[in-house]
Amino acid sequence: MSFINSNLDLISTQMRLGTGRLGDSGSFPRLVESGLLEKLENKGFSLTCHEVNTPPVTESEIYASHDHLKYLAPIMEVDKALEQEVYSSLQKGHLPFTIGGDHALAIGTLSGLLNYCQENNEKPFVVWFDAHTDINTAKGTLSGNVHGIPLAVAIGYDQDIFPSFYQKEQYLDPSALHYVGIRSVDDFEQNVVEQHSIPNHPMSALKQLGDEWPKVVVEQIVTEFEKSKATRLHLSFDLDGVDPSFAPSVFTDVPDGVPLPQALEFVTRLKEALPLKSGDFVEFDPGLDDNNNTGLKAALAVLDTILD
Ligand SMILES: NC(=[NH2+])NCCC[C@H](N)C(=O)O
Repeated sequence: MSFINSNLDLISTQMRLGTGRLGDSGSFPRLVESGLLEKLENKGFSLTCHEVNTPPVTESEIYASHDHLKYLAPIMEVDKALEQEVYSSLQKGHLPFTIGGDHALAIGTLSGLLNYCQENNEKPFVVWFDAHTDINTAKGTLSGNVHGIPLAVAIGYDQDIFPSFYQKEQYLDPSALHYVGIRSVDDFEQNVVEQHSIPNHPMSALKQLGDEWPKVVVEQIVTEFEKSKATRLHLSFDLDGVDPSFAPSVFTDVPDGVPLPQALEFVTRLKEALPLKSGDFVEFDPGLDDNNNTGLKAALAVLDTILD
């Protein structure tokens, strides 16, 4: 409890349209069934739950709203609602935390955060823990899956497609963004990351640093946070950043990831260094879990550490 606002707004969406799949991920109900809410209440959080439903969609709508981005209109509808939830939670001085669903939800959550910051003369710093950089654009993406584009939208690309997000063209400063755990980057994305010099600790760099990496990376994040004159930390935690042996239940798993204990140590150190003001937890799909519920256990451990 010591590093976090006790007024917690738990926002949930089960949307997985961003992965190109229909239907709900069932993630939030599975976490609730496993005692998530009781656990948070026992820690002393004053908890409010806000659910954003995915509109009914059929397969025939896949390219109805864009010729390459899949299910764009319903995703935007969900993101617009998430934007509002995050914004109004921040207005109340609460901690908004969004549980997905896939990473396309970050289009809405980051825009809620940026709109709030713009109005209140604040500046966000985003830590993106993930196997993927998620910085494709509508033209750059090979898959057409919207969960691969949220950061491009947040730094100002594709505004013709997302005109109603990001009031007054207030975008995320690429130097106030830090990747951790990356190991799957498309060529197009590599160019964007280089062009904007986005701070990055990919998996290869973590391995080079060895067991000390959580400490070293957090120190660097703190330096960048201060240098960029940021005022609030947002953590976007994609479960696929964790190695699939600990977290098999994700949509786009990539081998050779961050061992779960190191991921938890990183989160703990990050929160000790900088107060967490908002966040997302994404890409957990219980339907893909093994018989031992390995992924569910990892998801609960991550949430227990972030929300502590
Ligand atoms: N949030 C995620 N799991 N993103 C995976 C993205 C994979 C790939 N780069 C794409 O754009 O399709």
